[in-house]
Amino acid sequence: MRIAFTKMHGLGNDFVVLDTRENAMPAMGADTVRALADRTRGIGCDQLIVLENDAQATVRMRIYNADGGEVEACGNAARAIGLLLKERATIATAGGLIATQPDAKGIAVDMGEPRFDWDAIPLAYPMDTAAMPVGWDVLERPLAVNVGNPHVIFFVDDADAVPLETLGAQIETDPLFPDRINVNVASVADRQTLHLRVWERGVGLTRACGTGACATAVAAMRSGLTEREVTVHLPGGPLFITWGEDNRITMTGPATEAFRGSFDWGDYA
Ligand SMILES: N[C@@H](CCC[C@H](N)C(=O)O)C(=O)O
Repeated sequence: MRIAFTKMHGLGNDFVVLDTRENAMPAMGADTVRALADRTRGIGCDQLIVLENDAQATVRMRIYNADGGEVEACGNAARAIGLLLKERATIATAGGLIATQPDAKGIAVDMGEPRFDWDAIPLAYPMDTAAMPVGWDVLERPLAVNVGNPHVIFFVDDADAVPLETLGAQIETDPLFPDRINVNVASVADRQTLHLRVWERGVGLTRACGTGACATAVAAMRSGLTEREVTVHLPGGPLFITWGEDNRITMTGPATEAFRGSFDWGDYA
């Protein structure tokens, strides 16, 4: 059985997109996801995205990290699917309903409302998510925000100087985070500009993370470090984030279709 796919990315955070709305596909196990995402043996991607029909939304988006785990949200993939759908669209995800719209800067996504309660992150036990009394080596007193998926955010003088390859892996799997966590390290350049690197749960270091940019922007705004409209510079490029008076986050940025292809299901199942 041959399966068609579209390879897409948002600022270098890349996806294999499988559209099952018209052509059903066999159920996919974690081994199949890992094999497809593998950059040496498979097609290679940070996330595998499966599109399904949905009664309430234009489409349902299921998101699998490269390690095979299914997760709730992916900001860059939301823009990529917004590009595929072309018109204003709604996308149902495990993290909630989001909306996309073509925009002069690419695709704008209404990412919904952030959550700050310790058990909504979730954390293993109660604490103030605006100044968490914890630390790992040079990374201390983070904030935590759930924007559909869980994020911890550290503000540092120089995000590039942090050994995120080692600390990211350690923090992601710390027992404080029962669902594991995405680890964001950010520097504030001025009241409208952040620099961000992200260690993604289930993937590792990526060129960009849309939900990471949203969570970090909201954390900076909540701390009074920036205005409520910022540019977040990631290794793959900038994203524009606003946190409106209505408590909703909007993320705007580019998305790219790289190529289309197909694979034999039997090679990966
Ligand atoms: N790349 C994504 C986030 C993907 C999911 C994340 N790794 C998680 O486990 O929650 C983005 O652009 O938001």
